Amino acid sequence: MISIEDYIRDIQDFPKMGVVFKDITPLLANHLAIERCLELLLEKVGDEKIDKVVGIESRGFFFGMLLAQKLNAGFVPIRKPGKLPYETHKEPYLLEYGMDVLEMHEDAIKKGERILIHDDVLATGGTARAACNLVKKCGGEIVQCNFIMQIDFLCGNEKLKSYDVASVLNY
Ligand SMILES: O=P(O)(O)OC[C@H]1O[C@H](OP(=O)(O)OP(=O)(O)O)[C@H](O)[C@@H]1O
Ligand SMILES: Nc1ncnc2[nH]cnc12
Repeated sequence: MISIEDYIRDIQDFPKMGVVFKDITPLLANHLAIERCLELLLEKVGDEKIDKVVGIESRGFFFGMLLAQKLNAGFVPIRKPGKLPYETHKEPYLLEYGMDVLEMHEDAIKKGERILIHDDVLATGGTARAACNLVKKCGGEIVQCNFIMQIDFLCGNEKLKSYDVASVLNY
C-alpha cells in the first residue's frame, strides 16, 4: 500500500527564509499516489451529502475537482483577486508568508447548500477561514474543511473552531 507521505517533500526556505514548504508535486506526478490520497480524503468526508466542493486557488483545485466528481457534487473555485469574471464576494486574509485577498462568485453557492471546503495545506488557517467567510456570505452550510495535510505548530485549527476540520496528514 502506498504511503502518501513519501510523495510530499520539504523545501527549505521557500518562498521565504525560515519557511519549510510542503511540496505536493511528487504526489501529483504519481497516479497511484493520487488515487490513494483521494481515497483518504473521501474517507474523511464519510457518508455526508455534499452539494458543492469549494477548492482554494491554486493547490486546492487539484483534489477539489476529483472530490467533487466522486461525491457527485459541483465544484466552485475560490480565486486570488482579479481572476474571476463575474461579480464576486471578497475576503482579505493573512498567510504564513504574506497577505492577500480571496474572491468567490456571488452566485456560486445557493443558500442552504452543503459545502465541503478543500485545500492542500492548513497552515495558519487564514486562507481557510477566509474561504469559510466567503461561503457563509452566500448562505452555504459548511459540512467540513478538508485538507491533505495540516501543519500543527501553526495552529490553523484555532481559526476554524466552529467547523469540522479533517486532514489526512499531520506535521
Ligand atoms: O493556512 P494558511 O497559512 O492560510 O496557508 C495555507 C494556504 O497557503 C497555500 O497557498 P498559497 O497562498 O501559497 O497559494 P497557491 O496554492 O496558489 O500556491 C496553501 O495551498 C493554502 O492555500
Ligand atoms: N509551509 C507551507 N507549505 C506549503 N504550503 C503552505 N501554505 C502555508 N504554509 C505552507
